[in-house]
Amino acid sequence: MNGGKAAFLAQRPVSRETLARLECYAALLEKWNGAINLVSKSTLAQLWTRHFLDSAQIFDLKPEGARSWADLGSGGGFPGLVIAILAAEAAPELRVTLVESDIRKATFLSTVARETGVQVEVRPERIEALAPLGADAVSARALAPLDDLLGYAARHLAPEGRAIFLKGAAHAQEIEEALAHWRFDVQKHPSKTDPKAVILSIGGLARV
Ligand SMILES: C[S@@+](CC[C@H](N)C(=O)[O-])C[C@H]1O[C@@H](n2cnc3c(N)ncnc32)[C@H](O)[C@@H]1O
Repeated sequence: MNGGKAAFLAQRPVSRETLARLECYAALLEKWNGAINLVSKSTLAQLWTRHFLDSAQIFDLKPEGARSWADLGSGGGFPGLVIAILAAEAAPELRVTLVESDIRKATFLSTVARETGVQVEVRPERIEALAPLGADAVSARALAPLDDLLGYAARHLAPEGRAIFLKGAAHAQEIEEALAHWRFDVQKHPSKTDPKAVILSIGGLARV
């Protein structure tokens, strides 16, 4: 299955070595997906655009100087495992932690990391129970409403860190609701994969 690889490469060129790692990841995901439903079957045909490109655009917003990154509720590895694969060459100083409480998915994440030769720490635990990670960047996709995500971010971000979240068409309302409990600065970036979606980069997070 090609899964939109040509479209991905047209928008986000990568080196030969990174491409080989993404191809290895894609093959493992297709193999495991029937058993543990890592991504919905309907999106597998656009794996490279719906999932790899969606995740790569998050890596491209890496805060300047970030050395640690925590992806929360990674599932099949989006965006965190793609971030780790891109960082292996583009930001080798970055330590990536993937938090995923489902043991089978966490096993998948560790398997891809091993097979692609990429360094990641997989934490098969609940985000709210895990000791604070103090990460320079925290990311999440399709995990929870923004108000809840900010609670997770507050637990795991370093004081000057930024949270980077993919959000859909309801993002403006989610920001409104979150402002009842949180103070923060937010930058909105258009998504390359969905005209209704945005990437929110949030800093200066504090409880109201
Ligand atoms: C809807 S999936 C999204 C997965 C991935 N981020 C993506 O966009 O494809 C949410 C994932 O978060 C995990 N998850 C949900 N709540 C969690 C929690 N409190 N702690 C750790 N993992 C959690 C679930 O097991 C699931 O794999």
